[in-house]
Amino acid sequence: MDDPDELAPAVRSILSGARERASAARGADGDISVSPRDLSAAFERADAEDRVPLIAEVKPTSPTTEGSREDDPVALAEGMVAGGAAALSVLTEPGHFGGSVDTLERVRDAVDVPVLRKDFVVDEAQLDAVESDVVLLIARFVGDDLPTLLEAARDRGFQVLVEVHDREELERALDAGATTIGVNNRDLAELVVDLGTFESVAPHVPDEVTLIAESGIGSPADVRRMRAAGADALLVGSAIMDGDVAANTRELVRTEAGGDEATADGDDAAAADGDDAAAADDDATETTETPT
Ligand SMILES: O=C(O)c1ccccc1NCC(=O)[C@H](O)[C@H](O)COP(=O)(O)O
Repeated sequence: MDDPDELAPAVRSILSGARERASAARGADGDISVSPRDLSAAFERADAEDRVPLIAEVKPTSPTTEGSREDDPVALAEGMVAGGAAALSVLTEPGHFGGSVDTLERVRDAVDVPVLRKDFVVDEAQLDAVESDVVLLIARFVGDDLPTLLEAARDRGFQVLVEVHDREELERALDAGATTIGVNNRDLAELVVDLGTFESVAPHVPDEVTLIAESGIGSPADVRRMRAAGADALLVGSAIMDGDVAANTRELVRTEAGGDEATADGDDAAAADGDDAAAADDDATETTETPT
């Protein structure tokens, strides 16, 4: 891993919590074995149905969010699927994102789309905490252990999303044999998002890799921008969690759909409507927006 001083304090705290959970998990019962729902097939199905392939994230809170969303995560997840999400991401990090393995289990039981476990896995023992269809490995955090952890996850049946932030991490992900790669637009030092990050890394990703744009995607215009830069799919949390999750998801997945309601102008009008709906919803729930 790079110099930890280059990480935001919240990220250092997330990592130290992950290491504590890893050490508590070591020595527990045997390896988990997963029969995963196929993520690529879910993306292909979405494409075939004129839905932008989108992973909607159940993200109750985060270091860049004020307040937290207290609604039942299962109801939120079902709303995202109703809105057209091809897959879901569920935080299981408890200390900074309000996640839990119990939430992931409940969500996965309730929906039939693939579910990504969003956590900060730094040790093989963490892989056995809960079944999911996909696990996340963040290249920056696992360093030289990436090939070993990738293999350990695949041995258990997981599909693996390897997350990178720059070209050096991309090369390491490719060398390790990653076939699904996410480029995260949120930098880990300041936690600010810049969609230009994806645009700078994407041209160097081989065509055969499934490429996902992560973080900071909040509007149909952002969706179009990431798709134009080569995203096969998108991962969206905050913008969907802020307000009516089904409507927010629908607005983003319909960005490329044909017909009157989904022209570029139509989408932007819908976005404005969605903002109004979200604002109304915010009055009723304790949800606040992310600054980034
Ligand atoms: O979201 C955060 O505040 C955050 C802070 C520190 C480390 C990671 C963080 N987010 C993890 C993610 O990857 C996002 O939850 C995910 O990509 C969705 O991002 P967004 O659509 O911007 O909520």
